[in-house]
Amino acid sequence: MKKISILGSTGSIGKQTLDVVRQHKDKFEVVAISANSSVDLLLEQIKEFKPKYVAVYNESSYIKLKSMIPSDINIEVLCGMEGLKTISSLPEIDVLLTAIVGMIGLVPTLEAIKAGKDIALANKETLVCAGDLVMSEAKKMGVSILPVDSEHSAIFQCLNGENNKEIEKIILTASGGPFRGKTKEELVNVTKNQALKHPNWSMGRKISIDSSTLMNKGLEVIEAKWLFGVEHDKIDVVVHPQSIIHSMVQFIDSSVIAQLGCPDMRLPIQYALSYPNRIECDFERLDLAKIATLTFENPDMDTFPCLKLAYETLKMGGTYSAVLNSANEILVSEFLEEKIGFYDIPKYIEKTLEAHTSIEKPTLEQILDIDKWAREYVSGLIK
Ligand SMILES: NC(=O)C1=CN([C@@H]2O[C@H](COP(=O)(O)OP(=O)(O)OC[C@H]3O[C@@H](n4cnc5c(N)ncnc54)[C@H](OP(=O)(O)O)[C@@H]3O)[C@@H](O)[C@H]2O)C=CC1
Ligand SMILES: CC(=O)[C@@H](O)[C@H](O)COP(=O)(O)O
Ligand SMILES: [Mn+2]
Repeated sequence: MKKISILGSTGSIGKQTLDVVRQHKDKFEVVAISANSSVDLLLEQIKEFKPKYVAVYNESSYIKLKSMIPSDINIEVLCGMEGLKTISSLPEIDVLLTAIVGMIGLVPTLEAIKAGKDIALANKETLVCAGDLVMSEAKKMGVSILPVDSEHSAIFQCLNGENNKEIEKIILTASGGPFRGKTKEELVNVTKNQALKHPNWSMGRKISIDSSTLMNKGLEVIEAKWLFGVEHDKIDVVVHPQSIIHSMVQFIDSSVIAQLGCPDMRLPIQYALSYPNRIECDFERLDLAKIATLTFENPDMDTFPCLKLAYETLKMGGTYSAVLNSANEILVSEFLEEKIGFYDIPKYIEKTLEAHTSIEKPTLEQILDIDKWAREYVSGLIK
C-alpha cells in the first residue's frame, strides 16, 4: 500500500489522481488532501477517501470547512502554508503528489524532500523557479522526483534502462495550443475564452493560458533541463498537434525512442505512483489506424515569444527563469481577469527580465525574495 499526500486535490490533476486511487484502492491510500478554497469539493473528497488530514490554504475557507465537517468524521484540519508543509512531510506518507498550481508549491515540496519523501511532480513551476536547489536537495536526501507532466513522464519512460550520458537530444512535443497557425495580427485581441479552449487537453485555467502562449512549453523546457540534466541546446520542441507522441529522446547512435498514448493525464499520474511497476487499467487504448496521421512542424517563436523568452532565461542561467515564472503567474491572472491583452504577457515578462539582477546559486530565501520582487515589479508595470 503506497500512502499519498496530495497538494491541490481539487484541481484538474488532483481530481484525476483521486480517480487513479479510486480504481486501485488495494494499492494506494490517500492520507492527506489540500486546496486553496474549494471547500465543498474537499468535503466530498473527505467523505469518499477518508484522509487523516486536510489542509486549506485560505484562512476563511479553513474556518468554513472546519464548521462543515460532520462530528463523526475524525480528521485533522490544518491551515495556511504551515498546513501545506505539515501534510507534505507526514511520517506516515511515502509520496507527495504535488498538483498545486504555481510556485507556491516550492516550499512544501522542499519540506517533503527534507523529510525523505518521494515527489510525484505535476507542479512544473517548482522546478522552473528552483530547479538547482530542488534537484540537489533530492539528491542529498536520496529521494526520487517522479515526473507527472505528460512530456516528462514520456521522456522518463524513454530513458528507462538507458544511460543519460548517451542522450543526444530531448524532443519535447507541443500541441501548438488553440492558436496554432495564427498570425500576430490575428492574436492581438484574442479573449481569455478563446485562449482557454485547448484542442486536446482539459486542464486548469493557468496551464491552459500557458499552452495558448507556448509558455507552457517554455516552462517544460526548463523542467526537462533540471529533471534530466540536459542543457538547453539539447532540448528541442516540435509541434505535434495530435498530442499522441508525448515526447521523444534521440540517442548518440541516432535512435529515437518515443512514448505514445491517448491524451489522458491519468496514465502519467498512475505511472509516477506505481513506478517502477506498471498497473493494468481500463484507460482508452490507442487505435493508430483510426488516428491515421501524425504530423510535426517547427514552433513559431516570433508569433509565440514566450517560448523564446524561456529558452533565453536558461541560456542566461541564475535566477532569470524564476523571474520569468513569477512575472508570468501575475500576467496570466491579469489576462484571465481581462485587465491586459495576449501580447502584454511576453512584453511585460521581457521588461521584468531586463530589470533583474541575477544570482548564480540562489538559496531558498533569495528565490522567495526574487519572486516577491518580480511580482511587485510586473504589477507596477501594468498600472
Ligand atoms: N491539468 C493538467 O493536465 C496538467 C497540469 N500540470 C501542472 O499541474 C499543476 C496543477 O495544474 P491543474 O491541476 O491544471 O490546476 P488547477 O487550477 O485545476 O488546480 C490547482 C489546484 O491547486 C490548488 N491551489 C491553488 N492555489 C493554492 C494555494 N495557495 N494553496 C493550496 N492549494 C492551492 C487549487 O485549490 P482550489 O480548488 O481551492 O483553488 C487546486 O486544487 C500546474 O503546475 C500545472 O502546470 C502539468 C501537466 C498537465
Ligand atoms: C497534459 C500536459 O502535460 C500539458 O502540459 C500539455 O502538454 C499541454 O499541451 P501543450 O503542448 O499545448 O502545452
Ligand atoms: Mn505537459
